[in-house]
Amino acid sequence: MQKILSYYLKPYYFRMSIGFIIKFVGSIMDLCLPWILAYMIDTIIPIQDKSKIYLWGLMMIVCSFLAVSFNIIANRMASKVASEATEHIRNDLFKKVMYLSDAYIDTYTKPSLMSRLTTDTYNVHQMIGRMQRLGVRAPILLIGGIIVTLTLDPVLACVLIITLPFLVWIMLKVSKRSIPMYTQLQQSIDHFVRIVREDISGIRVIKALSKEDYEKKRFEKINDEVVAQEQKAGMIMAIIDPSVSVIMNLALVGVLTVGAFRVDSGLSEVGKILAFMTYFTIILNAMISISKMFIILSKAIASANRIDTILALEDDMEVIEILKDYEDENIATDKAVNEGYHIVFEKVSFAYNQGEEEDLKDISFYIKPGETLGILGGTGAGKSTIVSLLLRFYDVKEGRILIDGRDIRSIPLQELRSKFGVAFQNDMIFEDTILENVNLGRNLSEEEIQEALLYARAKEFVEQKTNNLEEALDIKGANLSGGQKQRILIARALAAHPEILILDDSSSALDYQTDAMLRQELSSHFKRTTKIIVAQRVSSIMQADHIIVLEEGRMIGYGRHDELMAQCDSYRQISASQMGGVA
Ligand SMILES: Nc1ncnc2c1ncn2[C@@H]1O[C@H](COP(=O)(O)OP(=O)(O)OP(=O)(O)O)[C@@H](O)[C@H]1O
Repeated sequence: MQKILSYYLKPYYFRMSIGFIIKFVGSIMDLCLPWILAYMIDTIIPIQDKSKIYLWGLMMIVCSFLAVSFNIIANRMASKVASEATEHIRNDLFKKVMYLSDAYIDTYTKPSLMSRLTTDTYNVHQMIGRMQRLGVRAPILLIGGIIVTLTLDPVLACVLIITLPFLVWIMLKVSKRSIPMYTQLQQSIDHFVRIVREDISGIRVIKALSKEDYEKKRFEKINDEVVAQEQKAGMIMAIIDPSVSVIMNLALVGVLTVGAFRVDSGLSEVGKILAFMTYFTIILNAMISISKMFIILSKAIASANRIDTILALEDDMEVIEILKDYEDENIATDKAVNEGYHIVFEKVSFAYNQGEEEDLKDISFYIKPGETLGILGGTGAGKSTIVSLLLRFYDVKEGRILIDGRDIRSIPLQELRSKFGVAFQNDMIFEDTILENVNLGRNLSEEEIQEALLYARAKEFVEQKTNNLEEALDIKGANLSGGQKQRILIARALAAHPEILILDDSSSALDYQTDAMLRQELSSHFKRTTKIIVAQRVSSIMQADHIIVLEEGRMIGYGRHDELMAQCDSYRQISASQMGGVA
């Protein structure tokens, strides 16, 4: 919490200091008003000097005006600082999340990262704003009020001061219990976000399977959990306000009783008692503001700690100076460089969950520039995992992956990923035009985009749209068919003529004829691009230069189509089941 605040508020210290001074002067003006009133009642009115009455009346108007305007100016400055500082926090957090490895994303989960970016940054924003507004004003009014009451009548002031330790004790006790509760509440909100996200994204399948009631119950359960956590924290927090009021009102009774005796015995005056009552209200309000700040502070501390956890994550995808033990052996590097291999997997093993059985085991293959690798295998065989490792979404557990003879862990991530054009199955279509969905911020020319749409066999249906390339797509491509979506995604992957093209099960939504035409386009127009095609259909990869057959994370076949037909039983069976006589 402290780290976040000191780091992100540092650039605003000067503006905050000016705001503090303005707020300070405004609050002092507020404190002057009852004092002037008491002075007028006890000193000016009894001597009936009209000019002095007008003068001090004017002083009261000037003080009120200054108090209001200084407060407005300081509040505006505080809001600006709060939103700008939060903007920086949000930007840094977003950047961090964008560059997080998939291993971290698996650990912290997407819903939790989303609520850290939204609810948690909102809580911190609230706190920065309130701290500058009430956090300055309330203590000034509290301390200033006590000082003025001490000068007015020290005995009465002591009656007030006696109550303060009780108030501070209550606030500290309550916030000590509430901070962990707000942390728990945020965790429940993460869970809530996950359920809502699943339900909204999966609304069609929920309807199709008539699972509305089941999902309603699931939603109600997590909603109840959030409400229960909120109420638990709220119950504790609810102690503060009434306790402050009760203690302060008891003090007021004490002040009035003692005051009455003192006026009666000539030790004090009526005007002072009246001023005391006003100061009392000011002090009471200041205490209530401080107690409210404790609520916001409790939430914000929990949130700031959650944000800090992400910001402080060590980069587990750092670029390393490869790799002592391999340098000694140097075998694959020589082979990769001397024989001009583009992509090399060398004895690669990987497990998503450490300690558990490997999801990929001992995978090796060598591909030259412009060649095509087909990856075939049943569901869960590890096809997409090979792609994730090549893109360095995760780091290998054993072995290594080379591109142009360089271990990918030694290539800066941006440089590495700029080599790829990738289309995943069910990849994201953004709520934007077709043009921007293909371009994706890469400043491609319209010709390049048209060409990519042509190769991906998407040009025809795009031209039928009223606005052509400027046609707006709904989020996740809700206004496109499955095949149309897939073609836009393939066009996106092809558009920049990448060095390496990955089509991860992305032709499965295409009909056989379109799939065949796409392969034709790839072999005619992407001769220099190295292609990796993950597929369930043998027909999609049978022309490939190399084919890997995967089963439960292991390579059970490697070769060309005819070699695999001769040597690999599984491949032959898959081929026969899909293509019958053709196989
Ligand atoms: N993020 C993850 N965390 C833990 N395990 C995972 C994760 N992603 C995949 N797995 C597991 O790794 C194995 C291989 O998954 P992978 O996605 O590579 O299979 P696939 O061959 O691409 O399957 P499909 O054709 O069904 O997409 C599976 O057993 C899967 O359960």
